[in-house]
Amino acid sequence: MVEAMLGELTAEQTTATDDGFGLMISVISMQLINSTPDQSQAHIEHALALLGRGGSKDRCYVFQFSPEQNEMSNTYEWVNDGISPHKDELQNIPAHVMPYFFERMREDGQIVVADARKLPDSTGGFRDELLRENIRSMMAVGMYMEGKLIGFVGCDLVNRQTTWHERDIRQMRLVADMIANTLARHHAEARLQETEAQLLEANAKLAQLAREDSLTGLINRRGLDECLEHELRRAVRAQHPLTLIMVDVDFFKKLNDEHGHLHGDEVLKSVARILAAHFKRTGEYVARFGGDEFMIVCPQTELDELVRQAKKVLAKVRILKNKLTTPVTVSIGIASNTPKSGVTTDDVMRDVDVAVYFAKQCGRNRIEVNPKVPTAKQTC
Ligand SMILES: Nc1nc2c(ncn2[C@@H]2O[C@H](COP(=O)(O)OP(=O)(O)OP(=O)(O)O)[C@@H](O)[C@H]2O)c(=O)[nH]1
Repeated sequence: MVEAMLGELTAEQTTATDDGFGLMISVISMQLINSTPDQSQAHIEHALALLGRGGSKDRCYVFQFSPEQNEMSNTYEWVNDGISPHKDELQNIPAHVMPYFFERMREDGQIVVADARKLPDSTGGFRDELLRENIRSMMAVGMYMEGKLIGFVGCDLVNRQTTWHERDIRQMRLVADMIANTLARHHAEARLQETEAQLLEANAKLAQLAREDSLTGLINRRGLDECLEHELRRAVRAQHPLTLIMVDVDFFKKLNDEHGHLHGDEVLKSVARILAAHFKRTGEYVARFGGDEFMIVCPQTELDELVRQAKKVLAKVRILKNKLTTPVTVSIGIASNTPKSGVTTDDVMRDVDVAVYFAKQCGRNRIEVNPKVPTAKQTC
């Protein structure tokens, strides 16, 4: 509606009368205030087009400075019919090419040129650039974000000149402020999104660290509890078997006492690596249960296959390369069941604990699978 009214005004009326200019500002501000980052290109270019057509200009543009203010790039441009665009070639222009322009913009926040041919020699590269582009008259006013100069909005007249009035500069400043606010808002939104993404990443990392054993890199007891709970519920629902394997290093206290805690740590890391290499099917979890005990959760894998893998682990641990004269050994308990509704994680843990207990009782360095009678004396 407002834009339709604006369309009925002549170019002259748009900027030469307060009503015309007011209409134009309403259209520009409505679009810019509501623009999302992906609409900003189109909306800023539209604002430049209204500004340019309204004032019968040849070219209107936005330049943005680099954060250090030592370069500028043409980021948005509108050109009138028959006028060549320059945006693509005006990228990353270093300050030292046009020291006069950068200095005036920083000091005064605006540059107004009525006739480029009359600029003094001291304007150097700036004057040369205007003449190269056949720009006779130009005007630019600074854009600010939190008090800092971030660029400028400007316009050119090609091969013709004008006398700029205070009113022209005021109008240009108003548009520059609106574009600067839009850019500032999008900048703030982008920063917020970046911070949110960093926060999410940090939280994910923290959650991972909270579930990770720092010595071995395996899932820790907390992580094990979570995944066991999850797998138990799934096994009950689907009525498929759930197997737990517990691996306990034999005489680990003695190993620590005789060879030192650090060497003990190295042995734990080696055992962890062996377990991770043998139980890596989808859905299998290897965890450090605590101290010298490890637990593996295996939903659905065939028991025979798991026993085969456990035997390989026994053999691999025995030939661990370490400085001990006596080999390291582990005892392994396996408990495999299709859990009924009401079975708890404590129940399944108890079963595997019994299995490893029997493995220890029967001489260590061995595997016990589903020992039948936990309370009765086990025959090895
Ligand atoms: N090096 C090292 N030792 C640990 C760590 N956590 C627990 N331990 C030690 O592991 C040892 C476990 O000893 P026990 O539970 O008596 O078991 P064991 O000596 O292996 O005896 P069996 O299990 O009966 O063969 C204890 O001496 C703990 O101090 C660790 O992170 N690093």
